[in-house]
Amino acid sequence: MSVITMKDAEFSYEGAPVICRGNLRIEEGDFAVLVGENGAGKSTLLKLVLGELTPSVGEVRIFGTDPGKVFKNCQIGYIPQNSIALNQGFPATVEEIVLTGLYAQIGRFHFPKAVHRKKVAEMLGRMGMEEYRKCRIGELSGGQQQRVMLARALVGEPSLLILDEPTTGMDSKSIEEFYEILCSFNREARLTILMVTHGALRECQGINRIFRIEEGRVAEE
Ligand SMILES: Nc1ncnc2c1ncn2[C@@H]1O[C@H](COP(=O)(O)OP(=O)(O)OP(=O)(O)O)[C@@H](O)[C@H]1O
Repeated sequence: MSVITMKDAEFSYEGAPVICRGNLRIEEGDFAVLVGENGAGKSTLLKLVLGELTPSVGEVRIFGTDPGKVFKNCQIGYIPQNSIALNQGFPATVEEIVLTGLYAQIGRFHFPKAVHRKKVAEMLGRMGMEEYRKCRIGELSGGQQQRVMLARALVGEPSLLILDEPTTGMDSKSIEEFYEILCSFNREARLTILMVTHGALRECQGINRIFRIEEGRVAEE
């Protein structure tokens, strides 16, 4: 079964069309990127995939079902646009932030248990960030913050990871390290990835599908 299918989807903001006949099929284990000019509709397409927006025509399915339901069940890890900027001044530690990625397992009104803290420590270890566990997120560099956001997105072991321009504001070495981590999860855990990027694609060796959005249409390159 395909992980994401979008069939003849259309979407407009207050009568202004953004997606016209959006068609996309992403299979398990794909590392897919979505590129396009500023304002082409990349974030809008991701919101349709996440079930935050609903197409006026056509359909979107994740694992063959309704995207909103899948997102609520934490089968999707998501790193939204500008996540680094949103962290500045946020008074939470790295560990607290990554724990929020387990809220479905912990329960909204319960305290985390040792098993949850262990999962967080293991995931931060995979990101090379365990020693920063007790640091406030705003004290870290952009690259480190984005690795924390990745740990938060992956700690619940989702089957699909969606990222919206995750490398904005990161230096080239941090971008390389970030892509290496993504590639290892894609290869070893067969994590399916859909990423919007403006970056140079050659920096990331593991990408196997490239989709371009132009004038509301999505085409594979
Ligand atoms: N909530 C909204 N209400 C009205 N128009 C919107 C809204 N969000 C986005 N748009 C418009 O829809 C179009 C597509 O926006 P979107 O953010 O999806 O593009 P994008 O390709 O992700 O752009 P960027 O690369 O700049 O992030 C743009 O013209 C944008 O101004």
